[in-house]
Amino acid sequence: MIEVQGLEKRYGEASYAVRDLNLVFPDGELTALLGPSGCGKTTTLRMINRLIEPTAGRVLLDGRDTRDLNPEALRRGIGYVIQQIGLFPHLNVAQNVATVPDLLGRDRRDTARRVDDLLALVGLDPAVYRHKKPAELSGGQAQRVGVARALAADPPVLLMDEPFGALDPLARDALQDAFRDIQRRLKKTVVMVTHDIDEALRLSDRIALMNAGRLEQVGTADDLIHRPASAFVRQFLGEDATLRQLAGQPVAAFMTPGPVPAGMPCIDATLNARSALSVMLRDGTDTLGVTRGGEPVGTVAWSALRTAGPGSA
Ligand SMILES: Nc1ncnc2c1ncn2[C@@H]1O[C@H](COP(=O)(O)OP(=O)(O)OP(=O)(O)O)[C@@H](O)[C@H]1O
Repeated sequence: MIEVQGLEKRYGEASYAVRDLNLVFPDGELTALLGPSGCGKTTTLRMINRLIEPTAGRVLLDGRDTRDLNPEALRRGIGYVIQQIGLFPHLNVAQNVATVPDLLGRDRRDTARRVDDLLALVGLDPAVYRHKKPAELSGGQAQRVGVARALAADPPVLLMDEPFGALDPLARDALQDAFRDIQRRLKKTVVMVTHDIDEALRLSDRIALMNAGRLEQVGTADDLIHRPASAFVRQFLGEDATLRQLAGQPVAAFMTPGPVPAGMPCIDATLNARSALSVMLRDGTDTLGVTRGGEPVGTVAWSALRTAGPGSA
């Protein structure tokens, strides 16, 4: 179990990235740290593995204050997955996955077997991918290797920072599904930073919603949606009904047929409209091109998706 007590990170005199945060991350559960950009999610995550040192408060790992542990040893015992996973370019996939077990002096043959098991677990055929170099992988495949690497030393705790954020919607859906299955089997204690409500709803057991460095509410998705503790929570999750509705309809239903301006990010017409919303949020754009079979067929606007709210579609 991870417990943070009175956790604070202050930059300068009065600039708080995280303020008086009290939270428990139960064993075997996936807790999403959710909230708008800049609310302190990443800072919180990085204080757990001491990549950032708190200015006040403490982090307990199974009851032990992490300040009493050697930071490198602490980090070796905690899996860490970030958005753009940094694989070692000169090592092949198997060597990348085996990095931490090798560092820990684990038996080579056991590790080789484990690497193959993990590659299969994340959906990469070991016979095909074991010897590939990172440059030969797609973004989604590299991210899968990153997840396998984080699991390689079998850490009880996994910290993930927007682990699927850089992927296109199809690859993201696939890897989220794979990860959900993995988590069901392995039951790690996972803390996952995301600003994507959809991702939090899909993957987490509990959601901790942050705002301006503070915790607004922690609970199940159902708690936050139906029993919001504040106006902020209600507002942040208020789009939920809309989002669910969007998930059931293809992008094509909201499309304006016509040309697609050069350079505009595109989405396939057969994907669901919620994916379009996610891409807009990720890319900070309010209009996407729509393609069918790779051919541009129209555009979809944020405003069109917004009108899909309850009672208006
Ligand atoms: N090294 C730093 N010096 C000063 N301020 C910082 C520093 N690192 C982060 N901050 C500030 O702390 C706040 C929280 O940052 P943090 O990265 O934790 O947010 P976040 O919720 O993860 O945001 P995002 O979703 O955009 O990644 C932000 O306002 C940020 O500008």
